[in-house]
Amino acid sequence: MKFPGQRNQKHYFPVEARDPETLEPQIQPKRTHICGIAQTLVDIEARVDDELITRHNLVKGNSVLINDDAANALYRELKERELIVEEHAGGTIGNTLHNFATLSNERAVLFAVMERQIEIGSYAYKYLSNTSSKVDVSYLQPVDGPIGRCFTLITPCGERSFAISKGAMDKLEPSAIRPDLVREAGALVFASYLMRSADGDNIDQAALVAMAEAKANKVPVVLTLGTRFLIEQDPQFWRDFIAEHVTVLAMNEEEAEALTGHRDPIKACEAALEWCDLVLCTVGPEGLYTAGYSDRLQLRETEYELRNGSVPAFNRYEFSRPMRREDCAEPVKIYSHIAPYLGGPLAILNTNGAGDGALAALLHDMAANRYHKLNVPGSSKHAYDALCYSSFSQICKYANRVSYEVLIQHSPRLSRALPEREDSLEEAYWER
Ligand SMILES: Nc1ncnc2c1ncn2[C@@H]1O[C@H](COP(=O)(O)OP(=O)(O)OP(=O)(O)O)[C@@H](O)[C@H]1O
Ligand SMILES: O=c1[nH]cnc2c1ncn2[C@@H]1O[C@H](CO)[C@@H](O)[C@H]1O
Repeated sequence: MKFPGQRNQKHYFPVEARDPETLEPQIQPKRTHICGIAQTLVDIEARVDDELITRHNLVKGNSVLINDDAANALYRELKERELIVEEHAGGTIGNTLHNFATLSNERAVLFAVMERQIEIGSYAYKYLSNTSSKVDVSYLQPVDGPIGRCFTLITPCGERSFAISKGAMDKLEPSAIRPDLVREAGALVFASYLMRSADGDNIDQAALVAMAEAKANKVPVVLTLGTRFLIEQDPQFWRDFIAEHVTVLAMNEEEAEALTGHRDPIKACEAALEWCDLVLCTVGPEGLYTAGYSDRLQLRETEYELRNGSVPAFNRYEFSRPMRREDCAEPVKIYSHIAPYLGGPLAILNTNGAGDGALAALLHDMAANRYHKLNVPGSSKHAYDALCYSSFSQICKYANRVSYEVLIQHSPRLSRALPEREDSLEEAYWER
C-alpha cells in the first residue's frame, strides 16, 4: 500500500513523539482490498457538434440508454465521419477501481460481467487489457452477450454526453458477489447508474446483496451519483436510499443540487450529511469539497486562513479526520474546500473521469486507514474509529491532485501512479 498522496511525514497526523505513524516495512504486512460493482463498458470517445447530439435524440451532459438500432446508426456515423478519437475501458466504477489500484498498488475486486469467449481486439479484450493488473478480475461473471459500449461524445464547449448501448452489462447476478470478500473489504463502491437496470437484469439486486453484507460488517458503502438527470427523476428515492445504505457519497455540484435542492455546494453537503457520513463534492473549475463528521474530542483546527461561505468559517476544523456520525459522542459537521491543483491544467484534454479520479483518491485514503489499523493497531490514530487515514484537508488536496492528472490525458484511467516526488512548485503544494 502506498501512502495516500505524497507529503512529508511530519504532515501526517495526529503526530505524537512516539506514535508509530509510519508503516514500518513488515515481513508480511496484512493486506487489504476494496470491492466494486461495475457495469462493464468500453468508452468510444468522439468529438462531435451539438447538432449530432440532438439529431440522435441524446441529451447534452446526460448519460442516456440507447437501443441497438440507435447505437448502430450512431456508430456508423461516427466511423464514416472519422470522429472517433480513442476507444478505452470505461464505466464509472471500472475507472474508479483501476485508478484506486494504480494509486495505491493494492487490490480492487471487480464484480462485473465479462464475455465468455474473448476475441483478440474485441471490446472485451480492450477492456481487460486497459485494466490494471491490481484489479482482481478472478470473480467476473461470464455472459454470452457483448459488454456495453459508452459513446462518449465531447462537444466543442468541453461538455461530455454519454450514449450507452448496454449489451450484457447489467446481467450481473447476486450469486456473483463473494460475501467473504465484501466482509473483509476497506470499502464497497458502486454507482447510481446500476439502479436503472431493466426488468430481468439483476445487477441492482447484486448490489443490494453486497450492500447488506457490507453494512452487517461495518464496511463503508460508497455511492457515486452518475448524472443529475437520474437523480432529478426521483430525488426522494435517492435520499431514502442513501440514508438506508450509504456511508460515503460522491457527486458533482449538479448531482448535489438535484439531490438536495441546493445549488451552493456547502449547503448541499450540509443537507447530504443528514443521510450519510462523508461527502465528496466536485465542482469542476471551482475545485472540490469534502464534508463529514468528527467527534468534538477529536477536532483539529486548521492552520490555514478561515473561510466564509454559506457556513461561516466552514473550514475551521478541516484538519480533523472523517468519522461515522454514529461513532461520534458529539458529532460536529466539518467542511473543507480546495481550488484546482495549480489552478487547473493549461490544456485540458478531456474532463471525462475527473470525478472518478477524485473518488479513487478518497478510496485510497480510506483503504490506507484500514491497512494502517491492521498493521499498526496500537497507533494513536486508531484510538478512535475514523473512516480515513488523513484529514478532510489532506483528502481534498490528494483528490484534486489526482483529478488534475486525469484532466491532462484522454482516458479516464490513469496510466501511472502519481510521481513519487513532486518537483518545484508541486512540492510546495503538498507542504503549503
Ligand atoms: N475546467 C477545470 N479546470 C480545473 N480543474 C478542473 C476543471 N474541471 C474539473 N477540474 C478538476 O477535476 C475535479 C473533478 O471535476 P468535475 O467536477 O468536472 O467531475 P465530474 O463532473 O464528476 O466528472 P466525471 O463525471 O466526468 O468523472 C474538480 O474537482 C477539479 O479538481
Ligand atoms: O450508465 C453508465 N454506467 C456506468 N458508467 C457510465 C454510464 N454512463 C457513463 N458512464 C461512465 O462514466 C465515466 C466518466 O465518469 C465514463 O468513463 C463512462 O464510461
